[in-house]
Amino acid sequence: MTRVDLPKFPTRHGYMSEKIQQSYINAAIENGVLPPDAHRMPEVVSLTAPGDITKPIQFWQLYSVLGQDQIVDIVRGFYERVFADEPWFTSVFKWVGGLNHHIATQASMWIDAMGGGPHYHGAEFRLSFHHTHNAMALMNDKGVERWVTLMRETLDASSDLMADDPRVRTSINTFLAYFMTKYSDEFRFQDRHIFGETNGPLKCRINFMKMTTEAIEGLSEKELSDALIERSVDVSQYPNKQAQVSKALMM
Ligand code: HEM
Repeated sequence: MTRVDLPKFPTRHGYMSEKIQQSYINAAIENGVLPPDAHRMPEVVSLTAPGDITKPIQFWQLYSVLGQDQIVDIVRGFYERVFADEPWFTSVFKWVGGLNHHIATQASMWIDAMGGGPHYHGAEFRLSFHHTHNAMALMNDKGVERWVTLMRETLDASSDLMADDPRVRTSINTFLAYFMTKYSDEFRFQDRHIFGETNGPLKCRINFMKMTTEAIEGLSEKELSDALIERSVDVSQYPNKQAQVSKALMM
């Protein structure tokens, strides 16, 4: 198993991290991306990303891997693209403030949501207020398409800021997709979170001790043999499903 030493940066909940963690987990349980007991799984609720790189990074764990400077640099790359874009798009941002203003506010929100501590006071209320009052001219299919394109280009060009850990990009995609789905409902635009692959389903460790005989029998042959192998059982000694079920019942 390949491991990395984490956290690289000290983590803390922020003004918005706990609430969006809860609502993301609820939605992910419903979609089957996280198991039903995800709210109690340390590897999910922790602000530190799993050291085992076969486990996904939840977006509130990104700060533990990236720290402040790399997050700010990714956000800077995005706003440099925004400010170099066409006037119909750029002007809406310019009206609110300059490049550095936008880098600072957006980065403070990312850091807060990603486990870096309280940086984005006002949390989701503030976010919604700004989009409703100042960004409205762009909260439609045309504006969103441009926003998403510039963000995807930024992320594609930022791999050197992602700690050589392929889970980071997938987790950022998941973070952005979460907000996009929320906004598409709120502002009624087409949900186009085409940032790339998002976190896949988290495989949970099967615990035979907590399972009924029927539940163990209900596992697929692959699930059963994988779970036995994980517990160092030599499955060649138990060549059919019934033998493996009997072994599992003894564990
Ligand atoms: C759907 C496409 C989006 C568009 C067109 C858009 C547009 C804008 C604009 C024009 C502003 C400046 C308004 C202001 O600061 O008052 C803004 C601010 C902001 N946006 Fe978005 N945005 C989009 C998606 C997102 C997403 C997905 C996130 C979160 C990941 C986000 C986070 C923010 C933040 C944190 C601010 C700063 C608000 C503040 O000053 O507190 N936006 N957005």
